[in-house]
Formats: sequence, structure tokens, C-alpha cells
Amino acid sequence: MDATTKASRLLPQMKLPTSNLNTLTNNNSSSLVYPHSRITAPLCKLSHGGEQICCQSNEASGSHCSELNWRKNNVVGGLSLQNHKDAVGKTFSLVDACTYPGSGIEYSHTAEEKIGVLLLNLGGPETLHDVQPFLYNLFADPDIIRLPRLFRFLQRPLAKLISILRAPKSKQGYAAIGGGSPLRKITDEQANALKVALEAKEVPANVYVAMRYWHPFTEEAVNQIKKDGITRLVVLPLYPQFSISTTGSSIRVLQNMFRNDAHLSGLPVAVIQSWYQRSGYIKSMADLIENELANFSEPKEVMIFFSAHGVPVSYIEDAGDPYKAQMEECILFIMQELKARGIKNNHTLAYQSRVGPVQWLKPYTDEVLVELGQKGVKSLLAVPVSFVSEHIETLEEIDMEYKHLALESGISNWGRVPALNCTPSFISDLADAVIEALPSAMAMSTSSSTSEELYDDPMRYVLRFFFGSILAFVLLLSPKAISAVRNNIL
Ligand SMILES: C=CC1=C(C)c2cc3[nH]c(cc4nc(cc5[nH]c(cc1n2)c(C)c5CCC(=O)O)C(CCC(=O)O)=C4C)c(C)c3C=C
Ligand SMILES: [Fe+2]
Repeated sequence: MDATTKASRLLPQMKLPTSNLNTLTNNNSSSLVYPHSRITAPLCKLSHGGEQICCQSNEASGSHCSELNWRKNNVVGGLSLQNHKDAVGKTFSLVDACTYPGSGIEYSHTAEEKIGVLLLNLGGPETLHDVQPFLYNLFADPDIIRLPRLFRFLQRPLAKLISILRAPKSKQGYAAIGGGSPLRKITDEQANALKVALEAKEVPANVYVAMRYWHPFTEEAVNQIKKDGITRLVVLPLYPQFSISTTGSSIRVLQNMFRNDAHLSGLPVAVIQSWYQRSGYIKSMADLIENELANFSEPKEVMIFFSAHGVPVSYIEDAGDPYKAQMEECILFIMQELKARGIKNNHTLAYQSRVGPVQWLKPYTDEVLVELGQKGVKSLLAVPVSFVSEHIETLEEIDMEYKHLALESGISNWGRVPALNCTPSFISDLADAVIEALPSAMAMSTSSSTSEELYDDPMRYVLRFFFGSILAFVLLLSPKAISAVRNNIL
């Protein structure tokens, strides 16, 4: 059987399964311990303006959502529908647990089918010269600095100000890890490995990388997808857990691009929102932890210290970001897997990398490290858990700053689990996630406006930028403001 025929076999030509539990276990995964990825098809699952445009909203709470039932029966007790408020303050909905459309949509595979996989990632500065413009892109994102509607016009001037003020500190960090972020190189390697893994599973696909804040930007990737004539697309964020600030932000950008493009809005797309619950990911993480524990002289005495990237508390409490809940669930699954292997170490979860004056998710990694040292913990294994590549926060913050702090606090044996990067079992599981998502792909429908449109009118933008700049300039000149910013933001 040739590869295209095999791919066509995987893409059902009949009505897609709806409420039959077996349909969910009828995939490549040999284990039934953990549920599969959370998939949205199409991009229109994220709606704006309180307008309910979630194609599966009824199914999510009803009998169509077989994965939900299965999840409930297997540890998780999953959410069926999550309501978040995006940066624009409007509600959008994510169908969280429905794998299949279940709406009687038929799909016929043809030999001309060209499958694309779009990997979403953050991006990082490649040189020290890139640091400030990279930070500007990050802080100009309304999903990263969530200003009230009234102050939205300040977004870009504020981004400029904060990026200039933070750049020296960030540059120090990037200088310490060799003068730039390794993210592009590692993500490209993951993309290549994923392509090879898909080919090995006889599902040939082009794999694209779309970075949110640095090259290759989402626009570049999407243009290439159009040029290549991709006919079915799976969007796969390289973040295991969903956050408004990461996957949510990238999907918002994609939505805007797809909505405004006749070709793209007709392209069948499936979005994998989160995949921390996949057995392949959980087992790969458990493998890494098990390997590192073996390097300690007394492995059973080691505290397993999960360190996740933080988000401001308001994301969880006001905007309904599922990030914290998903993170806790993810840790639970990894620890269950370790227990099943006879590894019963103590563990804890803390949040790192806070920026700015607001409250971030607690407990904070630096504070917990000091407390553990004071309590007499002697051996500690740090496990970065919100990201799957090495990056500044593993290589500099954990390996340098936190290690130093831990040793100073009395923890004498320090270890750190490497990021998954191109670990074969992990890449193979991502390939399975893509294959499982393929039948869900649907064309997006047109939806309502977002904050980006604010900037569509050049005159409005110029006026806002002008007044915003004056305000930022006044702020910049105020010594009080400078010391407040220096103490809190940097
Ligand atoms: C799941 C991962 C991440 C979440 C959630 C997240 C939220 C978030 N981040 C900032 C601010 C910064 N992040 C920076 C770098 C950075 N962030 C992540 C991941 C998440 N961010 C990664 C992987 C990286 C590193 C990229 C690299 O170059 O290697 C930075 C820049 C570095 C620095 O100056 O510390 C900032 C700033 C906010 C405000 C936020 C949630 C609102
Ligand atoms: Fe970050």
C-alpha cells in the first residue's frame, strides 16, 4: 500500500464517529491510561464578542462528546466547555474535549490531498541585537499585556517603553546562553523529526513553523502553506498546556489571517489545543525523570520539583485561562505514571519567570527553593514542564539562577531534566496526535472582529500612537515612574 493510500485510509470517507467510545480508542495509541489531545476544528471554535460560534457547543455537554465520558472514567474529570475572556475582554469558547466533529460531515480523501502541519511556537531573538525588537513584539501582544479596553491605545507605546527598559536584563540572560535563543534551531529540528515520523507512519506531510514573536513569523509560514497548495491542515502548538498567552495568542493571529483570506477560510483545519494529557507525552516525561533520578546517589530521597512558566493570576481568575488547571492535571498524570513504575518520590509544583508588578501564579519557584532548603531538602530534581525545547528559562533561569539559589539555600545535590526537544517517543506521539486530528479538519466560517482591527484604520492608529507616545514619554520622564518600573517590571 503506498503512503497516499495509507493516509486516505486514515481519513474516513464515511460519517465520522460521534458517541461511540470505541472510536476514541481506535487509534494508534496502545495505552488507554490517558486521554488524547484536545482538538478543535476548525479555527472558528474561538469566537469573539460573546457571540457563540462554537460549532460543537451542544455536543460538548451532550452525548456526542465521547472523549469527555472516557476522560471522566479515567482520572481526569474533564471540562467539556471552557469559557475564557480574551484580551479584548470578550468571551470566547473552546470545546475542550471533543475529538470528532460528530455532525455528519463527510470527508472524501483524494490522491491530490496535501497535508500540512503548522507548529506554533513563541520564537526567540537569534542575536543580542534582536532582543529589544523581540521584546517589543511580545509586549505589543494584547494577550500578553492585557490592558483594559479604555487603555488599549497605549499598547504599542507601552510595549516600546517596556521593551527598551527590559532589554538590558534580557540581553544579559541571552548573552549567558551564547548570545541568542536556541528556539528556532530546536523547533526546526522538531519540525524535521515530525515530518520523518509522519512519513514512517505513512502519512506524508509538510511541516511548517510559525513563531509568534520572531522569525519565522506566522505570516511567513501561512504564505508558504498557500504557495504549497496544502489542502488539509493540522495546527499543533508546541505548548503541552493551553494558555491564553501562548496557544491562545497564536490562534488569534491565525484566526485573523484565515478570516480575511478567501482561500484559507475554505481550507479544512484542525487545531490541537492541548496535548499534555497524551500518554506518549506523559511517558516521555516520566522516562526523562526516571533517567535523571538514576544520577543521584540516593534517588528515593530526591524532591521532584516541577517548574512551570507562570502567568498573571488575573488570566486564571478573570479570563478563565485553563492553564493552571491543565498544569496541575499534567503533574498528576506524570506522577501517576512514575508511581506505576514504582517511583514514589515527593514532588512539588511552582511557577517561574514572572514579569511586572501584578500577582503571578504562586508558589514562586525562587521562594519555594529557599523554603525547601530551609526545611532540610538535600536533593532536588528540577523539571521544566510548560515547554518542550531548551530555551532561556531552562538554560539561564533554571540552570544558573535557580541552581545557584538552591545551592545557597542548603540543597546540595541538584539535577535538571532536559527538555524533550527531539526525543523519539515524544515526536512519535506528536505524529500520532496529528494523525488523530486529521479527520476533524473543517473549514472555518467567518467570524467577528478582534482587537487587531483597531489598527486597520491608519488614521485611528496614528492618533492613538501619537497620544500614547506622549503619555509614555511623560511616564518615562517621571523619576518615580522609572523607579517603580525598575523595581517591578524588570
Ligand atoms: C508556556 C510557556 C509560556 C507562558 C505561559 C508564557 C507567558 C508569558 N511570558 C511573558 C514574558 C516573557 N516571556 C519570555 C520568554 C519566554 N516565554 C516562554 C514561554 C511562555 N511564556 C518561552 C519559551 C520564552 C523563551 C524564548 C527564548 O528566547 O528562549 C520573555 C523574554 C525573556 C525574558 O526577558 O525573560 C518575556 C519578557 C509574559 C508576560 C507571559 C504571560 C502573560
Ligand atoms: Fe514567557
